[in-house]
Amino acid sequence: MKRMPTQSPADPLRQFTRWREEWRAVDARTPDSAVLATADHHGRPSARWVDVAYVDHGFVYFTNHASRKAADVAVNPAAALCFGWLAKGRQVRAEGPVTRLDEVESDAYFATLPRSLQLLAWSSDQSAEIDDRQVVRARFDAERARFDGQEVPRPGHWGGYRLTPQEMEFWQRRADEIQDRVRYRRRDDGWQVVRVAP
Ligand SMILES: Cc1cc2nc3c(=O)[nH]c(=O)nc-3n(C[C@H](O)[C@H](O)[C@H](O)COP(=O)(O)O)c2cc1C
Repeated sequence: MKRMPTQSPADPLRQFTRWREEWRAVDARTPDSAVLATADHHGRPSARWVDVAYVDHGFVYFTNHASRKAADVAVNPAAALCFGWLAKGRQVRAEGPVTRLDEVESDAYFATLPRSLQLLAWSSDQSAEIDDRQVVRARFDAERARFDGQEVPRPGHWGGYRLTPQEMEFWQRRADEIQDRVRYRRRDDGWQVVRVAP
């Protein structure tokens, strides 16, 4: 086995948190967005941005259960996330199994959303083909009227997913063009950390 790179924490989620804090010093306003790659039952890949809502023992994002990304993980419950903190010359990759959050956890997060996003979750059949944006506008207005004066409950077709990393990689641009790559692989007794050629 290769030697563990010096200065890398033993847990990649700690290293992720450290880099995310350093990124926030550059850009404190935008959410933690990452490209999520999934594949369907033929192995056909697709990728799109998502906002990573929070990070605990995995990366949690929320979406419509009828969307393409959700349909993909229903049949092929593995995915990859790629964060690009490009102004700092950094990329973080995470790969692993994806599980659906339980209803209670999805409810708790939905309750923290701005009302406009809660109403959008009710109004948009995400990834369905539509004639024009008025279709969604009209439903949005109808849902707003329906829930007037009440809390908006979470729609059953919307909820969270957690990607639990089995492998993570941290990439750092260097002035001499010999970029650093540090890879973590989950083992039964913790994480194996190796340096990888750029
Ligand atoms: C920066 C950014 C963040 C996004 N965050 C989310 C998100 O958290 N959840 C979501 O469902 N879609 C999000 N989207 C929209 C998705 O990229 C995508 O268009 C949508 O989820 C449908 O994808 P799908 O048909 O592949 O499932 C985001 C888009 C951008 C550009």
